[in-house]
Formats: sequence, structure tokens, C-alpha cells
Amino acid sequence: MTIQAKICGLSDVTAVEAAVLNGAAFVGFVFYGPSPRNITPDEAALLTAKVPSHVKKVGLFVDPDEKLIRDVLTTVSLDWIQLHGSESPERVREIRDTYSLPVIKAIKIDSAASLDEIARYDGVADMLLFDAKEPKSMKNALPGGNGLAFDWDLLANATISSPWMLAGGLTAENIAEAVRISGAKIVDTSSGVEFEPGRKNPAAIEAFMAAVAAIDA
Ligand SMILES: O=C(O)c1ccccc1N[C@@H]1O[C@H](COP(=O)(O)O)[C@@H](O)[C@H]1O
Repeated sequence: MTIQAKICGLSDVTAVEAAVLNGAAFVGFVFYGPSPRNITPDEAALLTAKVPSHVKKVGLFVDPDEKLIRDVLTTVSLDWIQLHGSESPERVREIRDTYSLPVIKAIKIDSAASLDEIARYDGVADMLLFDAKEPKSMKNALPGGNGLAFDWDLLANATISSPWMLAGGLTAENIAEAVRISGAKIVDTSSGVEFEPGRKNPAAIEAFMAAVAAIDA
């Protein structure tokens, strides 16, 4: 089975092209002011214009209000909404129903207890995404996209009904091990394919996609 990949936090045309040409199934765009990867709806419209329809365009939000979602969706044609904040199951359902788009809900993992969250969102979100929980000790931590991995073993025996993707500190170097341990069928990276936060490295995107393609799942 082929492993699918999402390249997230794209903010320039060269990086979008590198993701598409190297076989990404999903490309992600961040609409969250404090992030170094934040882009405006107009910038996203330009970046997404030439993305072929078989590559799904994901808009990433953190506890968004209606105005932000509306501003983005009236300007950018998205296929998925990713919610990476503290959105409740009720809020996930509301956003999904209001905007008629499938929702990816991020669940932050730092221990076995974090897996209790799965039951709250399974069957509510269309897809779950597992990312490392930002450590309290981390200065200027974002609510995701910190390039941190978590203990993938935690997912190996988890009961998850919804489709899900693995995120958090994934790179060309660790992706095979991450997939082998976690059992992920879809993987997501942002920091791991950057020169620095907010500046994607096309060669690293190519290397990540090649490493994903080489996985014998
Ligand atoms: O990328 C960001 O700036 C970001 C900000 C707020 C919430 C989530 C964010 N990124 C997402 O986090 C995961 C893991 O990213 P990484 O590979 O560890 O950098 C991924 O879905 C990012 O798109």
C-alpha cells in the first residue's frame, strides 16, 4: 500500500511545485497569525491556483472565528479544513456542517492519557491528525508545527476508527521508522522540510517524498 503524504505550511510557489511534482496527496496552508508560516487568503489563492485537483488543499486554523474561516473560504478553494487548536467536538461538527467541508482534527500527544481524546473526536471529524503536544517549557511554542516528535509506540495499539495521519517532527531520515512503529498510512510534515521556520526547502521536500515512496507498507 502506498503511503500518502501532506506537506504543510507552504508559503511560496517553488515549495508548492516541489510538493505537487514529488507526489504529495495533500498540501497545507496556515491561517494562524502567530505562525511564521501564516499567509493571507490572497496569497493562498495565488499559491493554490495551479494545484491539480487530485492534490487536496488543506487550510490549517487554530480556534478560528467565523470571520476568518469565511474570509479564507470566499477567496481560496479548499478541500479540507484542519483544526489544530482546542476546538471541542461540538465546534468541529459545527464547522464541518456550516462550511460543508471535511475536517481534520489535530490531537496533541504527550502520554498514553492523551489517547483518551481519540474517542471524543472519532466519528465527529472526518480525519484525525496526531501531533506532539507543545511542551510547557518550550519558549515561543506554537500549538503545533514545532518540529517535535512524540512516542510513536503510543499509536501502535490505539483503537482509531477514523482515517488518521501522523505528524510531528517527521523528516526524510525518520519517516520510515515512524511509519513502521505507528502504522500510519498518511504522514504530514512541515518543519522537517524547511531551511528555517517559514522557509521551505524544495530539496528537503523531494527527499521526504522519496523516503515516503520507498516505504514498503
Ligand atoms: O506550522 C505551523 O506553524 C502550525 C501552527 C499552529 C498549529 C499547527 C501548525 N503546524 C502543523 O503541525 C503539524 C506538525 O508540524 P511539524 O512537522 O512538527 O512542524 C503539521 O500538521 C503542521 O502543519
